[in-house]
Amino acid sequence: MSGQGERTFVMIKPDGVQRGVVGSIISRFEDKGYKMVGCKMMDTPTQHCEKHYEEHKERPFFNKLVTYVCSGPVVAMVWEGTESIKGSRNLIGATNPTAATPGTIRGDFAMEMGRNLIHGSDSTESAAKEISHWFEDDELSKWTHHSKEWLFE
Ligand SMILES: Nc1ncnc2c1ncn2[C@@H]1O[C@H](COP(=O)(O)OP(=O)(O)OP(=O)(O)O)[C@@H](O)[C@H]1O
Repeated sequence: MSGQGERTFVMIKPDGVQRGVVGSIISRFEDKGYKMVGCKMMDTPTQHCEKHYEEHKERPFFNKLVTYVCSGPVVAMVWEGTESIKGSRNLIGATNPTAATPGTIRGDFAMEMGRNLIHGSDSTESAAKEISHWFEDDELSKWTHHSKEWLFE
């Protein structure tokens, strides 16, 4: 789905939970105007995480990445809004927090690639795949945003 109803998958990684910045991160998405349609904290089974990152399975950092993401609870979320996939990636900032622009989540809250706090889908295809990998349909809410008329033309 594109336009106003576009959905993206976002995950706060274990460092975000441990460091107590879950609320700060969620606020950035709410402030932007995106609507949270799914949210759950979970301990990620290793196989589930490996599947999520399968495109990186030949990369040298793959095992380290899976160990990191499985090292504690994550907060898995689905956010909806106008071009939310691209917009969320902009809010999140560059993969390497050192290169991430101040004002982005990684630019403001993180220093290292292997502790970069958050994941966001990078395309329509990956968003669809990741949402169905992490959420059942009945875990996604159909609520109406009360500011809808003030967020969308
Ligand atoms: N060279 C590296 N060393 C350590 N970890 C890395 C390295 N490159 C990537 N990673 C980790 O793998 C994740 C996935 O890499 P990818 O290139 O897909 O970046 P991304 O799309 O910005 O991040 P994510 O998929 O988590 O949103 C990164 O977020 C980071 O945690």
